[in-house]
Amino acid sequence: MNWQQWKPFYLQIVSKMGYEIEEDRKAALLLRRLLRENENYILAETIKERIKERVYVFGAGPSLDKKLKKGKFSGTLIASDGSTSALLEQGIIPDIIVTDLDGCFEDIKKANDLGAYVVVHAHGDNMDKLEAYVPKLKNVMGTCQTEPLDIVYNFGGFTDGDRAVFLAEELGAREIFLIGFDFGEIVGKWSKPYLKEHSPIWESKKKKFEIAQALLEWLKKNGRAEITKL
Ligand SMILES: Nc1ncnc2c1ncn2[C@@H]1O[C@H](COP(=O)(O)OP(=O)(O)OP(=O)(O)O)[C@@H](O)[C@H]1O
Ligand SMILES: Nc1nc2c(c(=O)[nH]1)N=C(CO)CN2
Ligand SMILES: [Mg+2]
Repeated sequence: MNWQQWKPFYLQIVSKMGYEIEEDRKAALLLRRLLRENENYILAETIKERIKERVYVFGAGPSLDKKLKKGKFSGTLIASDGSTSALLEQGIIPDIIVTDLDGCFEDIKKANDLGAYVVVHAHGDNMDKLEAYVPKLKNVMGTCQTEPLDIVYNFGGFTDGDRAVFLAEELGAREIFLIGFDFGEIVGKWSKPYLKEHSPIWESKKKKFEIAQALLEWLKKNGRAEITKL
């Protein structure tokens, strides 16, 4: 998906969530500056080399750890943000992490040191995290939700989970399996570093889940990949 296709979805999200478009734009510029200064960025073509025909995207829902214990995954493994921690607990290193840097950073950094590429998303509410953490990472591809910039891409998608699916679809995946995308009333404990247990959903997260589900439904109908929830 390109910016022109994404723009109407984005404008609806801004109106539902109450975000400031100018703040999101500022964050994209900040991410570009940090990536240039630290010379730690990679381009979409480098991420694309890791996207096989079959891709597994991991969400941070409560069912995730059981599914990780049972499953065998042969293809590209993409962890969305907090789910990285659950994968590491099971000794699995994702090929790619898609994050706005509010999962457990220690685990994201560990996986990055072990070879995971990190797709870092810039938005108006994570500029402090961009400043603090982007310089500590290597092999970073930048994304934003406003107009793309040269090295900061926008392939559509909103939460880390659905954005990972949009990225995989854009970069050539043909079969995408979703694992731990429970949505519902309980947020998985990997979602935020301060959650010690799976926890009842809060209001802003409920809205985010509604948007994520609607976007995934749209991509199922309109995208080139077959998308299956496991
Ligand atoms: N029940 C669930 N609990 C947590 N994550 C879930 C659940 N169901 C689906 N997911 C998917 O897992 C992804 C990763 O979870 P995480 O909470 O780390 O992401 P996030 O997008 O950074 O959330 P936030 O916007 O609150 O920062 C979410 O983006 C969401 O798409
Ligand atoms: N401005 C803003 N944009 C976002 C936010 C957020 O909290 N604020 N969270 C996201 C990940 O779910 C994606 N985009
Ligand atoms: Mg996040």
